[in-house]
Amino acid sequence: MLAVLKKFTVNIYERSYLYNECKQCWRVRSVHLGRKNHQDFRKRDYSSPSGAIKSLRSVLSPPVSKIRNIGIMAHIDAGKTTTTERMLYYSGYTRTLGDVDDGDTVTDFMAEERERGITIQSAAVTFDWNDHRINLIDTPGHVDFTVEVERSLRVLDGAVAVFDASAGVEAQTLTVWRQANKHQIPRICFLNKMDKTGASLSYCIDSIKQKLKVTPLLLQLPIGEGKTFKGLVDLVTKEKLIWCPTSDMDDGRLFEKIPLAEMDNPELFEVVKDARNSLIEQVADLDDEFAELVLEDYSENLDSLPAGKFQAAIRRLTLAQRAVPVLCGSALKNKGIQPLLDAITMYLPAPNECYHDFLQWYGNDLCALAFKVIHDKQRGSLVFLRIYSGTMKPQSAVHNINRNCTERMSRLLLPFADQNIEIPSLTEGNIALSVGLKQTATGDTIVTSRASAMAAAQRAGRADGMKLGASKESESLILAGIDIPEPVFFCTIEPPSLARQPDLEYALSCLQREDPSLKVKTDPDSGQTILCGMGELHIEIVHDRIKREYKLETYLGPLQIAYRETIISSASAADTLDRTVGDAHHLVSVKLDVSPLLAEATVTTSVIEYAQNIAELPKDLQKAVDNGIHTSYLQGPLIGFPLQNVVVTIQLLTIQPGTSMTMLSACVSRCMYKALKKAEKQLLEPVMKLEITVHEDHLNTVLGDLAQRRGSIHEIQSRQDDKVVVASVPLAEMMGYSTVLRTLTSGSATFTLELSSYEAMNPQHQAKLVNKMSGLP
Ligand SMILES: Nc1nc2c(ncn2[C@@H]2O[C@H](COP(=O)(O)OP(=O)(O)OP(=O)(O)O)[C@@H](O)[C@H]2O)c(=O)[nH]1
Repeated sequence: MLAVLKKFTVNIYERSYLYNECKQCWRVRSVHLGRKNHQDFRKRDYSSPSGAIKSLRSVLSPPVSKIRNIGIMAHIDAGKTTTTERMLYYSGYTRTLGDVDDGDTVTDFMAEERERGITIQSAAVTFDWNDHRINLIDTPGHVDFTVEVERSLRVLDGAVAVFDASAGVEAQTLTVWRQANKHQIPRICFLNKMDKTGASLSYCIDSIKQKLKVTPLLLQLPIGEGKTFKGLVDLVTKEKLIWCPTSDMDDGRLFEKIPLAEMDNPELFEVVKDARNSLIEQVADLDDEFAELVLEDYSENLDSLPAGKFQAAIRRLTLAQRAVPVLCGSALKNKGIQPLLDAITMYLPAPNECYHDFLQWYGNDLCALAFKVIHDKQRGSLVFLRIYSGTMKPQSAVHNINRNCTERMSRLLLPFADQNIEIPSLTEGNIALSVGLKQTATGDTIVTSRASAMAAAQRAGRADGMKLGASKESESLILAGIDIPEPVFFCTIEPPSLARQPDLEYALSCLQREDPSLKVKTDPDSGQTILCGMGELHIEIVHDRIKREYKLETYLGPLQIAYRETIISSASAADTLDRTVGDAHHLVSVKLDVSPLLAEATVTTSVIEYAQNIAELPKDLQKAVDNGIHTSYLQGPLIGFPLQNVVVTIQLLTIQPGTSMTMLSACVSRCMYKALKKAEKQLLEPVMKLEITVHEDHLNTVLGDLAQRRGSIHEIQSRQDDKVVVASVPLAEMMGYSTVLRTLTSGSATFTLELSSYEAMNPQHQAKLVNKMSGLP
């Protein structure tokens, strides 16, 4: 039997290899596979036998309805890597079954790549399953990297949450689950490690209900739990799936799929019947169309309910996020992965089933989002792109809206299994890996050309004209990128010697393209390089990566908070610069006023006005004045933090011919500093929006702690047994908060922190900080 199967499988791949050369391959291949289904094979082989790896020439652009862009979310050690390895193997594109414990997984292959120059892991892997293209997108789990998590959630259409069946819902899964809720991503759950002693289906289902607050739809029952786990019963199709190791193969490719018969196992038959009936009831309660169908046609005989109709109803509920299908298996013991892949194609959405508001502005033009940039020492920047509309081709120019530049893409690759495959074009819904884009950074929007960006902006403008009436806002509508929060922490970074400064600058520029939340600037006084990041951990990781990937030992200064300064009263100043440098005589006189900008919004760029008599300033002079003011804006008069909401009015400006523009800028800057010194000054501190989800037993402890941190509680919402505390707290009080919260709540609470606004510090805190920064007691 096995020999027949092997022969048959080789035939399929030989045939598909040939058919894939022609355009109709998908149709022909599915017809061919369809024939396979009609034959009475009791054992099914879902992949190529060892040695007969699928031809990579069979890689094509599938229709958009056949694409699934999914992520795998899991708590550490739940089995994400092992599950991914099995998926790649059964899909027939990897030859060997990698094992995390033996260190030979595709991820380890990436580690080899790292040696050759790739510095971080791939952001996506692609493979085919049942005529579907699956793009598996990496979902980093750590909340400290909001932008990292956002960038992957942004391009996912669906997700699989992997659980350790002996542990149920764990902390990290809970956190990412909440983020996926925010992005409204349909999900399925996979209870892994069913072979483990202590694995419990009922415990997992209860924990999903209680902790994730969703309705689980249990689609399978395990046959055996723990050491006796050997297969599954599919409650939708009433089939028994038994994985049967043979003497020459124990890789889980072969399994029996047979209709469950009462006479074979009356006890199991009864259990399955009950579980299936409750599943039908559950689905009917949530889906009216299904309820009608069951009541009208199958109420007398639920057994005859067609699997297709049942699956369609489960799909509707999954897409509407009214329920979550639950499957089980053991990735390590090679059981349950093929049905999981079937479920991904069956229940999770295709790209064209997900709504993206910005797509209406593009029509059939190219619109793609760069969601990850990795730096490869040999090939330069590799940019992962999610194509939302249109077609992408290698050797073509594309326009980057965020950077307002046109770049040339030299090669277009598909990150297929563990290889990158060169492809002639890719269409909407796909994930592409591009080579040659030198300026594109994570979060940038790529379109066909500048003209197509303008056309999209106009379309957006026309539609908004009714709503917003502002072209600026309509322009921002077409930037489909990721919102980058303002960095709130900073510290100095120094290379081991001055000679290595260019290496540090190179490393930082590469890292910035990968991670848009990292900002780098130079201190105007000391000339030191300053790193600005999202959190303590963020800066630590950047430091570590510079050492590991760029072989550069750097020194970090103490971590500081990014304060801002403003003024609350107006002031005037006048200044004259009279200097002779070489043969040139420079003479400038300036008089200006500074005053608080009375605007509701925060304005961090310089606002400059000119008195009527100097309104018609030549362009080069105006530019020099702007530069001078901008320089002062970056360094406030109190403790040198940038200014916000300050307006400058130039009252008088006299320049002797021959005076250089640099001298003009310097004089304006000095004069503005004088005026700012005279005005009444105010320090502003970053105040964060804090959201803590905590069990009600720990609520009072958490609230008590927040009170000591100058926190203001805005709202406490109830979510079953949990409470969600919405508060605002100055960032200065939040250093090391994750450790404190873990201790206060025995690790059961989670929190998110984002910048809410910059607010005035009270006089005591301001005085204390100014003294501290000036080195006074
Ligand atoms: N018993 C059992 N162990 C498993 C199973 N799947 C994975 N493991 C083991 O669990 C450990 C973690 O597996 P990984 O696949 O690395 O899990 P992960 O979620 O990718 O882990 P991180 O990358 O560290 O987050 C390894 O020792 C695996 O061998 C399973 O189905 N059953």
